[in-house]
Amino acid sequence: MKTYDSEDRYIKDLDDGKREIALSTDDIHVSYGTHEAIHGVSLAFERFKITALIGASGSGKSTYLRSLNRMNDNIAGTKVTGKIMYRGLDVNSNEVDVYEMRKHIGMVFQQPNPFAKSIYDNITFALQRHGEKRKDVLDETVETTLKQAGLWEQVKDDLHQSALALSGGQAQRLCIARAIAMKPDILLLDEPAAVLDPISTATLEETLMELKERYTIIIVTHNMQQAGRISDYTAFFHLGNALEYDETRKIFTRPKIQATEDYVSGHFG
Ligand SMILES: Nc1ncnc2c1ncn2[C@@H]1O[C@H](COP(=O)(O)OP(=O)(O)OP(=O)(O)O)[C@@H](O)[C@H]1O
Repeated sequence: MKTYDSEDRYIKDLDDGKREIALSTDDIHVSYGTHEAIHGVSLAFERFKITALIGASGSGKSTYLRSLNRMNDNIAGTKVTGKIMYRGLDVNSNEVDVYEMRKHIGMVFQQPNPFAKSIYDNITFALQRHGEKRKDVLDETVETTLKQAGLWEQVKDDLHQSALALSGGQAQRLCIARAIAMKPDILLLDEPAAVLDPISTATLEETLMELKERYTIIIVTHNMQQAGRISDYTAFFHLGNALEYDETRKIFTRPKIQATEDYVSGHFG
């Protein structure tokens, strides 16, 4: 593999007072045991925009994404240092109630993972656990979130059927509906279209474009066309560093770093 100088980087400073920042990280390092996978990543994410994280396999995109709502806490031996600022709070501090924080910073995974429950119960499960019992509120949440996720028309007559009977694309949109039922500010998506066919992927992309009116979205994708189509900003990861971060159209037309240019043009490695 060609080597690139990790000191050679361009990170656009979005936190310059001109934009509303939903979330930012300052010098994030993540280690699995003695192996450091992320070497100090500082990025700011603009509110109501889609930011794509791109880079070769193993470059650290998922590790970084998972740190944003402390999902790495679930992996034994993982250490995360640095600040993750959300509404003036450091998400990475010990004082944060992780369960509460994840209501604001939700996540959708690569593999759709509906619970073995009805469509209705998948969406209302967490709300009910948080004490919501009013049937009208639960019904309304189911309808609104399924509409926002672009699934309502297909399932409105089957709400009490098992979610396990849904297709992969439908199940992934159900997982998005389930994530937004908690009314998060930020949605983290880890390659949500990886197991979907092209038609389901196109539908999912339309859904994300609509969702960004209400949510700040950070998405890991291997699909360059997808990053180009849906994202406003793109961060290019290489060997655990964010080497370039800029508006997507600049990353794809006039990248400032050679590694980015090689990656987006398919001449990488
Ligand atoms: N649970 C884990 N335990 C130990 N090492 C891990 C773990 N998850 C990831 N890593 C290591 O961290 C580094 C970054 O991996 P990560 O999955 O974040 O990269 P990625 O860019 O998301 O890759 P991909 O595109 O293949 O998903 C790799 O060296 C990987 O082997």
